[in-house]
Amino acid sequence: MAKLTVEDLPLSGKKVLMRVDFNVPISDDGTKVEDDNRIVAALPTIKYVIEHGGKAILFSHLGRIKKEEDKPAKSLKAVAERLSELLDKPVKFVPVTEGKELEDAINELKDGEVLLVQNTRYEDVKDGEYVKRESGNDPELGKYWASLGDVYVNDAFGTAHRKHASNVGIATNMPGKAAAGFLMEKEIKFLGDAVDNPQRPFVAILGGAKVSDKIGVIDNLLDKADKIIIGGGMAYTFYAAKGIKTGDSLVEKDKIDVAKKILDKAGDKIVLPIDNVVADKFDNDANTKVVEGDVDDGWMALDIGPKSVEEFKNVLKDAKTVVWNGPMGVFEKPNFAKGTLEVGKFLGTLNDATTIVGGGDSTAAVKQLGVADQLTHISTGGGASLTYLEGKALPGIAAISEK
Ligand SMILES: Nc1ncnc2c1ncn2[C@@H]1O[C@H](COP(=O)(O)OP(=O)(O)OP(=O)(O)O)[C@@H](O)[C@H]1O
Ligand SMILES: O=C(O)[C@H](O)COP(=O)(O)O
Ligand SMILES: [Mg+2]
Repeated sequence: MAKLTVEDLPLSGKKVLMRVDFNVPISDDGTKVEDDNRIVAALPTIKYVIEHGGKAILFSHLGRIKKEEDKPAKSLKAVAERLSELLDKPVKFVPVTEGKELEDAINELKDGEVLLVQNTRYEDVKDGEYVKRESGNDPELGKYWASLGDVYVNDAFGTAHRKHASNVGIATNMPGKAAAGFLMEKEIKFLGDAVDNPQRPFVAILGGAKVSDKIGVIDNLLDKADKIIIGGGMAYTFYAAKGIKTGDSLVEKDKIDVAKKILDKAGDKIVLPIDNVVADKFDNDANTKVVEGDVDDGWMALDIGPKSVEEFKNVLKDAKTVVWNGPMGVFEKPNFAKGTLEVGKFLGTLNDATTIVGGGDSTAAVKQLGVADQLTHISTGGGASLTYLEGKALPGIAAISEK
């Protein structure tokens, strides 16, 4: 990278603002970190900063905040506790994102200490109104946060496809002092090597639940990948586009037209599930059955079925490069984890292929299911990897100062 890196910055005695991506899977009540991969991945840069005498002031988002009531379960407090265990030293936590309490906490920091600031997306809701100060990159917010430190390190690869105040906003307000961290460097190098000139056949697997976010990616991927497998929650908007019944499955109605256009352009490049495990409620203990095609009213597809698994394996068996984002089903519930497990296990057997899995939940899935070790690279970025794959600039990286 021709970008400034953390090794180029003066750190000793400095207030080092750091953007990390601690958007980790967390329990519904917000008290337990379910997967710490993204925290572990940021440790080398955090350690480097504190070992060189910097005061590490960490910023991250967690989940999405659209109303006041979303806040308590999306506090970063539990993340601070996990980080403290991993660093084996105290991590201070300040439960606000602006004002005197935050400023005092920063001013009290000693060299080599670590402070985690509350979820940056608390700024998205003020006095009950959805104002999107963080997610909308409010210029005043980026300027304010930048004023709190001496230098800035962005190690949040998973957030690099976003143009938010805590990544792009702070960086643009600290010209010449905004550097990339080690994780950012490592991810870009790895993805660049694997996908700029991919070994073919190149197969992308897309699943998960962020349909409206990621469906646009597929259009661009059609020009890059040889096949695109679509499973998980992403599949059923495509079912709707094909006139297949979807029952109560996850469907983004206002994206059905987009899905239709993609299918028209795709020819036989896109591979959809043939059968699904359907349930009568969103619950591990729901009644379930496997059905081909149509999903009747009163039922929802929560995993791909055995025929889909076979079909997907058939497409994957000759692949030389595979990039996977988004689980094939609701893997957090054991009765709907099989599709994700089978696809993951099969990727592990592809010894001649480069296999990359990206994303907060996808990474948690392959780790939980015990297949992570057989894959070539576990990326912290889901949406970020996909955007990179599309060949688009990542705003979080573009904003980092040039050397
Ligand atoms: N059929 C389905 N119906 C509803 N939800 C689903 C279905 N299949 C998968 N999911 C959900 O998708 C979620 C993960 O999707 P997501 O797009 O967030 O992936 P990710 O790997 O975390 O990527 P990113 O890092 O971009 O968030 C999981 O919580 C999973 O339960
Ligand atoms: O998990 C991710 O992809 C990143 O942390 C970004 O989160 P977002 O999709 O809520 O912006
Ligand atoms: Mg996710």
